Amino acid sequence: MAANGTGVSTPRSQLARIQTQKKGNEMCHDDSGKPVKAQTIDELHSLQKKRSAPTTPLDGVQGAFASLTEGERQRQQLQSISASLASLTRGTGPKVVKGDPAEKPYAVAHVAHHYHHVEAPTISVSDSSLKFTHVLYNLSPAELYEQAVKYEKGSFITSSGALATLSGAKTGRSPRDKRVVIDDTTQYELWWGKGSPNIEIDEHTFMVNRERAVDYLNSLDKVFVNDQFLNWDPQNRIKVRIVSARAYHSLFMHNMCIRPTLEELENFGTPDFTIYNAGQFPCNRYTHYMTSSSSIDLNLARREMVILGTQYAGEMKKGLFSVMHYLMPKRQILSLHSGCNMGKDGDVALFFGLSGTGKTTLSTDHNRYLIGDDEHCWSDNGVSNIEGGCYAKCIDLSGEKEPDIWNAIKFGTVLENVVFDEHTREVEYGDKSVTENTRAAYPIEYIPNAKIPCVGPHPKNVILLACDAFGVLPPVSKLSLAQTMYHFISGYTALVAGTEDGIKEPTATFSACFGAAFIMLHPTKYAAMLAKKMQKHGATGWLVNTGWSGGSYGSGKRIKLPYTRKIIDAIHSGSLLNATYEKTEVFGLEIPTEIEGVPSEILHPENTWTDKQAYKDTLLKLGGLFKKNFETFTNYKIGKDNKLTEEILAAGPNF
Ligand SMILES: Nc1ncnc2c1ncn2[C@@H]1O[C@H](COP(=O)(O)OP(=O)(O)OP(=O)(O)O)[C@@H](O)[C@H]1O
Ligand SMILES: O=C([O-])CC(=O)C(=O)O
Ligand SMILES: [Ca+2]
Ligand SMILES: [Mn+2]
Repeated sequence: MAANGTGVSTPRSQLARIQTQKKGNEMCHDDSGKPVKAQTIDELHSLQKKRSAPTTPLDGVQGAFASLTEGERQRQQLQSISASLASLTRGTGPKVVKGDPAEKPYAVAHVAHHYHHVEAPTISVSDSSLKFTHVLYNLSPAELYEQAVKYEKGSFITSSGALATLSGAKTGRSPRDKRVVIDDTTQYELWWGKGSPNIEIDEHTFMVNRERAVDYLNSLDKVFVNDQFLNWDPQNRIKVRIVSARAYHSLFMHNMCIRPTLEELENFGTPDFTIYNAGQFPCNRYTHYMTSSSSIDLNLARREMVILGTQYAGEMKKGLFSVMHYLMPKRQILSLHSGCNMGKDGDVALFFGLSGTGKTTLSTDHNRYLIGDDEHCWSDNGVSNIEGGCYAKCIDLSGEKEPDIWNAIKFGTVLENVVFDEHTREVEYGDKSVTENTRAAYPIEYIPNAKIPCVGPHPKNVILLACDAFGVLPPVSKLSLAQTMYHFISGYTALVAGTEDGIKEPTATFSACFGAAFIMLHPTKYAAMLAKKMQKHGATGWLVNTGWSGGSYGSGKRIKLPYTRKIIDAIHSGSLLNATYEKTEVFGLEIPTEIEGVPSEILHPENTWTDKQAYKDTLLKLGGLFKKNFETFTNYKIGKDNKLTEEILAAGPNF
């Protein structure tokens, strides 16, 4: 038996007497540390939180806000938020106040009286003008975690530290509910009609929905406001404000947009674009144009977007992307639905492709610098990421296959619609119970080799990704410029289930510019810009099938990710340029006969099909679908050059 504390053995029936060391005549203490400097529990709690460092006073020469006192700056900031939240039809509304309503009572100095149109009326004041709307302004991830866990059902911390959330009834975007205001300008500027993603609404209806969203947000005790940036190109940076009702939405945008420094926030001023996200609240079916309870409305003249009836956070990111697809081409800058990375020698590659084709997966490459995974601009200075974060699909995610994405799922990351063990909080990435479109949104710096700032030189390779559910496109082919343009305009893939609401299994899809859901102008405008830039900078186009091999969806298998990576490696290194090529029938694609690390027999899809006749039939079927899809574009001239237009038309399938 081990000796007890006193070192004296005692009979079993008798407990040892506790000996306390005598220190003079002192009383017995719990411990020997210094007592806390607090008289009450509340005082103790007040010691725990240190006030954030006061924002550095600027030294007089740095812009309009330089000479403002801290109090005045706070007042102006609140006034700006108050103006964003104001009803445009009533003179009054709730008072906007900064801070969490659950915390200490607000300081009067922080109240901004609601923005008034008319002189403050003394009669007909509604109850809503008597209440306060608390603004939680650019909260930190830790604060947003607490808000989510305390107040939002379905918010949990996973074992790796990410915040698991539910996006509600919608687990993908709703392209059929995305509407754009048609006015005297947009009527001529934008692409309308068949094939266009822009479903029209009039200005009045927009205002009805805007008022509905603003009233809903003001009816809450608190709203979240994010002031952030888009576009890493400093000359073409856009200031965005996102007003939302959920900590989940605020953290999502914190991760996905570019995060301002404290100093940039001080000088933020008025946003260039504002989103009102009232996603929990439906639109009114009695409102003109409404065809469901969801509506995502874009007003370019007002520089505003209103979200009603969907909490899927991707609507915000892709809504802003649409805005960029309008603003950037006006400045001769091409906006692209693409991933982008850069090699050690500065060789940049773009990865175009529709949802689920591999932009995020393949641009996140341990051997290369990540510039961005989804939205870019190509200007005369090179490429720049529009966003400050990545949005990865995480169905079947594994640490072995995709270590960088796996490791990015940690504290600060939003994990949407995943299933986890109720006790260990370990995520089961294979579980599709909520949706197949499970997602992780993390700041780009969570990828170890992210290139910050996220800009790079002109692209050397332009990789078009298609997830071919028919299994007849080769794993890789080298494209002529005309073929690149043909496939860019076609934007073919087999949409993988879930990202767009309502689609449950892969089907052949054509989406112009690999992102028709987000473009605002006619596809040929973007195509012409791409052709010009590729020509000018000598970029090579490639078509990579990340989809099926050995048969169509159902009988064949998806091409193994390690093989696709080897193919991509050979493109980056330049070795594939020097390979021997053969030309395929129907599509006329140049395919290499050999690639290091890839079995040669899979390079020609015909070899992988046991039923050769089925292969031929399927190939012709897909060729027919391409032809039919392209009919809409045959009447358009691409760029200034008639020659290029004719070449592009000839670059499609031929049979
Ligand atoms: N051969 C392959 N190449 C690329 N991705 C593959 C391949 N096989 C399976 N996958 C899987 O396909 C998915 C590709 O999704 P990814 O997130 O990269 O799409 P995305 O193009 O970024 O789409 P979105 O625009 O919706 O974000 C991943 O889940 C990846 O693991
Ligand atoms: O927008 C989304 O929800 C996800 C995405 O990146 C896409 O669909 O292209
Ligand atoms: Ca992606
Ligand atoms: Mn995307």
